[in-house]
Amino acid sequence: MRLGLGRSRLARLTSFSRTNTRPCAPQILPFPQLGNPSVSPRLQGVFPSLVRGFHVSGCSAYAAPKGPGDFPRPELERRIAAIPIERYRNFCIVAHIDHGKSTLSDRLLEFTGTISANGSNKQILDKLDVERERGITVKAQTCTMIYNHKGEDYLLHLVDTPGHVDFRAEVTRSYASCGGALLLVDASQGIQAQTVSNFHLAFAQDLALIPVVNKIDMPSADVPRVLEQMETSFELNPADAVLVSAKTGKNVPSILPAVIEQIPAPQGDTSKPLRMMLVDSWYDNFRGVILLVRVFDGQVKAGDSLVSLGTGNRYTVGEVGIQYPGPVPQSVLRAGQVGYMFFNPGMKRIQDAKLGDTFTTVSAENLVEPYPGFEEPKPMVFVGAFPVDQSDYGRLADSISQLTLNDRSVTLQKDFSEALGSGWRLGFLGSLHCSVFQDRLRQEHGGSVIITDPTVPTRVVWADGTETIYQNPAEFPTTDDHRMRGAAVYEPFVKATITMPEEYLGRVIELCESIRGEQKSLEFFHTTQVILQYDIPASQLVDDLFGKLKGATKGYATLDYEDAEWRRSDLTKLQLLVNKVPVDAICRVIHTSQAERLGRQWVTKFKEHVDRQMFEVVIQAAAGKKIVARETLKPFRKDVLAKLHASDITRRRKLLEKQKAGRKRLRAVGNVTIDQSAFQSFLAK
Ligand SMILES: Nc1nc2c(ncn2[C@@H]2O[C@H](COP(=O)(O)OP(=O)(O)OP(=O)(O)O)[C@@H](O)[C@H]2O)c(=O)[nH]1
Repeated sequence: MRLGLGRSRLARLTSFSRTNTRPCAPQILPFPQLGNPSVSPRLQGVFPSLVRGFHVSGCSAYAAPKGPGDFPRPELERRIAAIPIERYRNFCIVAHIDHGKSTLSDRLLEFTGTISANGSNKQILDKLDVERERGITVKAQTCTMIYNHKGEDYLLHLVDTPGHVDFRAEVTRSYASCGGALLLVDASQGIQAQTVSNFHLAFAQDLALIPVVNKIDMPSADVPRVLEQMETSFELNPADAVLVSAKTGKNVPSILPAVIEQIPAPQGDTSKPLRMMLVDSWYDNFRGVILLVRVFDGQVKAGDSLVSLGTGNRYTVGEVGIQYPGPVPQSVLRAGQVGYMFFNPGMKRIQDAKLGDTFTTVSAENLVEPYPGFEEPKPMVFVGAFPVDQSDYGRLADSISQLTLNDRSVTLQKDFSEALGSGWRLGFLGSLHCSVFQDRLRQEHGGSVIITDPTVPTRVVWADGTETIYQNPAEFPTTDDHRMRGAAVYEPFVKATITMPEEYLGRVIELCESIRGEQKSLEFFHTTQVILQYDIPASQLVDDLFGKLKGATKGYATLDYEDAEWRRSDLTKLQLLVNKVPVDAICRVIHTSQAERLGRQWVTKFKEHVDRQMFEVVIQAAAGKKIVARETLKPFRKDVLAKLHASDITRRRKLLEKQKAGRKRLRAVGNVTIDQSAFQSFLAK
């Protein structure tokens, strides 16, 4: 079903629809992993986290999954080969976070016999450990299914997309390989912020949309209200909607006939030269980079010589295959299909796999037009990461590079702090992306890593018209710096879309105004639901705006955002000083109006975590030359060693050894020695 939208609505919608390819997140290793013989090859393919190590042996190690309706590999290939492109359907699910995309995907895989329905395969497409723990999708997943409709086989390709705003790039890329989407809305919650923005992304890409109302089994489900919302907000006809419960499976089978009838088949010509787009990629320790590709024209098989039109690099295809739902090798991928491939020898660096890049055969290099490609995701949030004990630097370096290997959207730079020693400055696409990465780092390193508060970049346009973008607040010049004369300072803003029940409107407006938000629009969705648009400083967004919104609305608010613009702003660098010496790890570029409040918070909190010294310690917060807050730590009165008798050698030695171990963890700031745990506790939320 195509949308027939009026001119004014179209104008309003397209104003939303700027393609924002932000994040791609920690990625999965979707290959079956060998090494745990007690786990069946099927489960190894589906749950990589069940087993240690990576896929090591030949492709024959992973057979086609065994389940109801499963076929041995030659049979699967034969059935796929017999399906013409007119009977392909590539689709995804567009929804707000938690509205049930992954659950519905599982049901569809069960229904088509791609996986068994015995309850052991829950959340097949959420494969990343962190996704299971947090119950959210971070990385888009794909799966091919075969569905027999009215006696004919159809090749369906389902992409499960993340709902969270940080992972918008995943969503956009998924849409590029699809002809249509299921617009899924939770019957008890109705349309939420990400339903709106994901709808606009899908609409901008001209996807055919099938309205699906999920969770109709819930006592709080209000189906008529959701249908009315879909009609008023998106002009989707309630008569086209499919009402389902992904949890119980009720009515899920009606979705696939709708997919076949309403979503167009992909266009493509197998006889033309190969034209193939890179949609996603991830790193496998043994294969090198694995590519997820959408073949537009031609076909590709193992042994073909390919060229990347983006980088000019040439490769020989090692294997092609489909995700079913684990990787199943195929002898060929044809126009219209989405599948994986890797090269032999493998592509070594994930940076060489440019998402949106066009590949063709070497012989057709000059015949094929490249696709425009996707926008490079740009980091929005930065943190510093330092080992508590500098002797751990090597170990931490290894695991950071391992994590970034599979997540091209994390930017990485070496950093040095006088207070914290050597470490890194990491850039992320949003706060969730940042916290997912932090969790993974902490899981591996426990308490031995210090992570500084998230910050956003700042831009300075100097008097001579040149500009500098500062990602590290420690490098930002203070207001009394002579270079700042005649300079203009800018901070990034985001366009935030917030939905909430009307009763919380007052509180949400109050919150947005208090963080320098500027209201752009206010719209009533339905008699009780409100959608608000605010331009908000990005620094406030990373300062847990979502948490604050949830607090103000008893958890009912939803938030989505996209980059807006740089705005000129009255910013200052707030620094913590210990006995007049700046602690470079504790420094932020903030709006001048916040300096005093934050300064007071800092000095009070830092005082709690610093041990007393033999002399007085003065803790101050300074904005430029101005001291905005101060606390004093009184000196020790007693010398603990003085109590010991001179002959008490063992006790003395013990004390000295303890002191020596402690010293390893101490950093000197001026004449004051501060235990690393003080920074850690201070920086902990
Ligand atoms: N009662 C009920 N619960 C459901 C239904 N569908 C999904 N859920 C539950 O809703 C929660 C979220 O489901 P998911 O499938 O993880 O949602 P999602 O949209 O994939 O979430 P993200 O991946 O984070 O975007 C889970 O606890 C599901 O069990 C349903 O039809 N009825």
